Amino acid sequence: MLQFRVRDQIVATMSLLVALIISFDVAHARGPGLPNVMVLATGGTIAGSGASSTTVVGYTAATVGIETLLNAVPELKTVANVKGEQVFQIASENMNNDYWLKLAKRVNTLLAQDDVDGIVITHGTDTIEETSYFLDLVVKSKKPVVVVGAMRPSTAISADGPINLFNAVILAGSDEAIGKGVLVALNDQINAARDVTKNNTSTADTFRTPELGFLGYMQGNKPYFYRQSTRRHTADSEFDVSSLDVLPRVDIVYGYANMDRVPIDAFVAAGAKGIVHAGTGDGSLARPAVEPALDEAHKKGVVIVRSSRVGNGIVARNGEAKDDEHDFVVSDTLNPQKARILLMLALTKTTDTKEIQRMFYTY
Ligand SMILES: NC(=O)C[C@H](N)C(=O)O
Repeated sequence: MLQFRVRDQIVATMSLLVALIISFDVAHARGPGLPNVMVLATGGTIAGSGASSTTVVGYTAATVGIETLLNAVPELKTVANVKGEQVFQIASENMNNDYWLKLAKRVNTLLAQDDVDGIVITHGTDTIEETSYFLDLVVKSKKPVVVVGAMRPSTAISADGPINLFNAVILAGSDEAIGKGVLVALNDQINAARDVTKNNTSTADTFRTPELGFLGYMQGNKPYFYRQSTRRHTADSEFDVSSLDVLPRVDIVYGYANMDRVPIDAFVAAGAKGIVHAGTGDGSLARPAVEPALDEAHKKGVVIVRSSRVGNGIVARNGEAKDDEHDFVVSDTLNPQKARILLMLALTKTTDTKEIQRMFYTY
């Protein structure tokens, strides 16, 4: 009996210690009081301005600086200790690998600091899905990273930037967002970087995660999560760009009726190390025009990934093409622009197509 009491006491003391360690850890991760959120500005429509308040097309993106963006939302002070930094100032259609490397390195440096709990990146919406997936694969931290934009310039009636920024800061400072990978949050919805895509040229509800579904809502100054991605990302990713200054050239060839081999040959001549074929349907390849051109490119050492222009669904391995025979890789559910990013990062590690196929089924 006495033995049991001693054992119970030991168990109780141990549980208390564990609870103390956990609460110390959370307190340590978050700091007392409001979370510290860093806002990194990169441009886009959220930082755009138009000739008048009714100008919602034909405005100029990337004109407003980080201080003005933050000052437009004084409510931010009530939800986080916010600091801002202008990393660059571009419309996101001008995004390139150099900007990505610069941004990823800055994000990793900041997240390694104890005084940063989360990061918000303000970004143009045209390539937000690409930047966020790139970061999802190369950020080395479980701390929240939220990428946010707007569909109306900052000068417009009912500009969506301020509420989107407010929600993004709350999300980046929340415990709920820890370990969820890079998130894209606009229009009160939270999406996973891997699966989100821009779905409408101009409406405020343009961001969708077709079929797989978005992760949750922002409501009443709080995130509500209902699902999360099962794919590897951020702290669990094997990709590391910390010592890289360039990424391998990877291009996308779009599949369409009557296409010929001209773009494939042009990309090979330009030095592509990988080609993503955005095929019709289940990633099908036009014969006789396209398939032999991809075979020839492959023989020259170019890694070929079959993706689809459809926007939903798995590209079946050995389905519309004999991938084992051709030594092609399939993109799983990644759309062509995201398959391009994973292929670039894969090529920083290997040219082994079996290994690259594993990566496409992992991330
Ligand atoms: N809504 C936007 O942000 C579009 C703009 N072209 C950009 O991506 O920078």
